[in-house]
Amino acid sequence: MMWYRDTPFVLGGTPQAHLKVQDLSAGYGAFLVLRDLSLEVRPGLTVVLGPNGAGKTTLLKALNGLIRRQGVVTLDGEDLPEKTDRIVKAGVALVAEGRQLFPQMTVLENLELGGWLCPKAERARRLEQAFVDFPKLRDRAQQLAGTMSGGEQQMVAVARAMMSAPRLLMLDEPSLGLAPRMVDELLGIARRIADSGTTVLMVEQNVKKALAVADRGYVLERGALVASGPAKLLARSTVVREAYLGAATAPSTPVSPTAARATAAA
Ligand SMILES: Nc1ncnc2c1ncn2[C@@H]1O[C@H](COP(=O)(O)OP(=O)(O)OP(=O)(O)O)[C@@H](O)[C@H]1O
Repeated sequence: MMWYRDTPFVLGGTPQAHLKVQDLSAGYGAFLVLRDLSLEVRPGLTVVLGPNGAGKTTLLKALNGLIRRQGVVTLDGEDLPEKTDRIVKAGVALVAEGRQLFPQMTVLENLELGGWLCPKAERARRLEQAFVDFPKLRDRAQQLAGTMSGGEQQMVAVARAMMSAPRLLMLDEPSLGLAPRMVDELLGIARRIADSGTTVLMVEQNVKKALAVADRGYVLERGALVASGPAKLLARSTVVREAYLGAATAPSTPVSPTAARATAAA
């Protein structure tokens, strides 16, 4: 049942967030993973694709203050703070790989933690909204988070992030390790959140499904962008079809990496 399609997300704030990243470099100690990376996350759903070790998680860590970064990052024209707590206060939420729930706490307690910054009455209102947006979680409110399935835990992690009413939500591989039906459900939720006004930046390895729900995409390889553009165009581009979608059956769009990059600004 595609329940998430019938329920509105109203937690996202307005106006819709727009993140600009210019010449971003970041890494671990002396090991630079990202070099002079520039990209834009506009209102809607932007996906960053790429193989293992490409630097996708490193990008999200750098944008969320979990590792140091160089370069210019602005959120709606204002410099994005460098420290995590200030980034959260600026309206950015991250669902990290591995979900990072508190397994010995109930679903309800995990969700409440997501709204810790807001007054009690507002927290109660957001909680009620979370149960409207994620009705499966209302039935499981008293279940220990650690006893839920992988997909359910991912849902709790997304719902918890939405409890902070973010303007920009970042998702690190939400489909990782999930069964195909759950992947569809989670990616559908990401799409729904974007449609409701929260800008979404999603990192994914599931290229085909991610491009099917995204508005725009970037392909990252060894710390550098190799292609970018509108999701529909990227999905048909030679670079994505050859490297990520296997031999093509449908006619390809002869988009060179450079041309695809140019279309990103369109
Ligand atoms: N804490 C760390 N210390 C040192 N090197 C790291 C650390 N975390 C990641 N790396 C290295 O940085 C590079 C990029 O890793 P990253 O996790 O960003 O890739 P990814 O694209 O997210 O891959 P995956 O899809 O496998 O998660 C890899 O070479 C990885 O080994």
